[in-house]
This record gives sequence, structure tokens and C-alpha cells, in this order.
Amino acid sequence: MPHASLKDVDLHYALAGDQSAPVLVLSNSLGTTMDMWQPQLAELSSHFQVLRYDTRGHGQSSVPQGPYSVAQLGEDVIGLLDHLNLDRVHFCGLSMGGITGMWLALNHADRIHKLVLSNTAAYIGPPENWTNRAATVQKDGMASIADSVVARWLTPDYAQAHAEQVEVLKAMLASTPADGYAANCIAVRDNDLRQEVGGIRAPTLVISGTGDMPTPPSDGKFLHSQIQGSEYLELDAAHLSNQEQVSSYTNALIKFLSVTPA
Ligand SMILES: O=C(O)CC1=CCC(=O)O1
Repeated sequence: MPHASLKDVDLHYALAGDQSAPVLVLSNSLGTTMDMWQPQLAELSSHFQVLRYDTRGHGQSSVPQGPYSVAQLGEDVIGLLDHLNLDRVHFCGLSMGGITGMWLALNHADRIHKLVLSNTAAYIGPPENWTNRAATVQKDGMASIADSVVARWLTPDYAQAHAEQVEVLKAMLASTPADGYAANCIAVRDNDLRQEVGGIRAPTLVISGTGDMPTPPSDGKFLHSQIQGSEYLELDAAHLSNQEQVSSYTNALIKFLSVTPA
């Protein structure tokens, strides 16, 4: 799959779907790759030109020297859009991907048409958790956190019934470069958009998971309360709600992104 050589990073990306359809960018969460969107890919590609990419430090993208900032993650998206001559796009990000989306909608409002903020928060504390997690993976490797982190991505009942999917997610996390993961932990740690998200003007859908512990519904409701005219959807899921509630998640995206605002 192609790479875009940007200022200080090579971004691995994939573009699928009808070239005349609106572009929808999908942005992955911390410790996953663009493959996290596999459950949505076929259906979304029949409505949109779907652009997925591996956030810097993840998957097959390069791992520039860290720590990173959310501004860097956002500028990577702008670099990728420029590289592909894409002017204005829909953007859906989950967790860290959602933070990137908030930053883009605030700092490059002219490039973002509609925004989906999924299982995310304007601020994910406490900071010491991120500092400790970054230090742990650099000392003990990614495998050392795989069980505890993935346990929070899916509800216990769902995980028990989908053991194979759990293993795929653990392998995805474990194969993330430790330096890249740690550098992104610091980007999440240092991000606080609570005072700014009220400035988002893009039509926005906020998606939460009832059983999401890292970014609980209270975080999604905060975003909904701050972003004028936003819509709110809560799914019966944990953090990776797109994996656990595949059809509800995909249908919600298609419905929201396809409606023309009055
Ligand atoms: O993996 C986690 O711990 C939850 C999470 C926070 C930011 C993100 O992208 O995932």
C-alpha cells in the first residue's frame, strides 16, 4: 500500500471507493492501525472514498523521534490531504483519532466538512498514567501492556464471545513500535482542548460507548454540550465501539454524513 513522504514522516495510507464520492478520512486510536476500520471498510467504501492511514509511530508509518504533539498528528493529516490533492473531507476519528479530528476542526476548519468524534475526549487524564505507560513500553516492550489495555477496548461479555478478535487486537497493539506508541502517549497526555472545543463549527456527531472506561459517556456528553448543533449517539460497547457494534456504528456514520444540513 502507498506511503506519502511528508515533512518529517512517511505516512502509510489506503484509499478505497469511487473517486467521485465524497472523501471520508478514518483515523485510528492509540495502539491500533488503519486495520481497526476493517469492519466498516466494505460498507463505507460503497458510499464514500475512504482514506485510512496509520498515525505516525503506528503500523507501517514511520516512527520519527518523539515525543509527538496533537498538532503534529493534525498537520500529518493536512500533509496527506495536500499530497493527495484533497481539499475538503469528512473526518471520523476514534479516541486519539478523535482528538486529531478536534484539532483539525479547530485549526483547519476549511478542510473539514463533517466530523465524527468517536469514543474520545477533549482531555484524557490523569497525565501520570500516560507518562508511566510511555515509560513501561520503552522499558518492558508492548507485550507487557497488551492484556490490560485490550481488556478495556471491548466489554467483557463481547470479549469472551469473540476470543479470536481479542487476539487480533492484542497482536495489533503488540506490534506497534514501542517508541512510536510512547511518543503518542505523550501527545495524548499533553492534549487539553476543553476550553477550545466549543469553537468547533463543523457539523459533528459524537459517539460514546456505555461501557467505555478510557473515554466514558460523560466525556462524549461534554463534547456534545460544547459543540453547537452536535448530535450524540451512545452504543452498547466499550472503547472500540466500531468493532463491537459494527452495523449500528457504520449505519450511524452513513446516515450522519449523507444528510445535507438544512
Ligand atoms: O488504549 C487506551 O488506553 C485508550 C486510549 C486512549 C487514547 C486512545 O487512543 O486509546
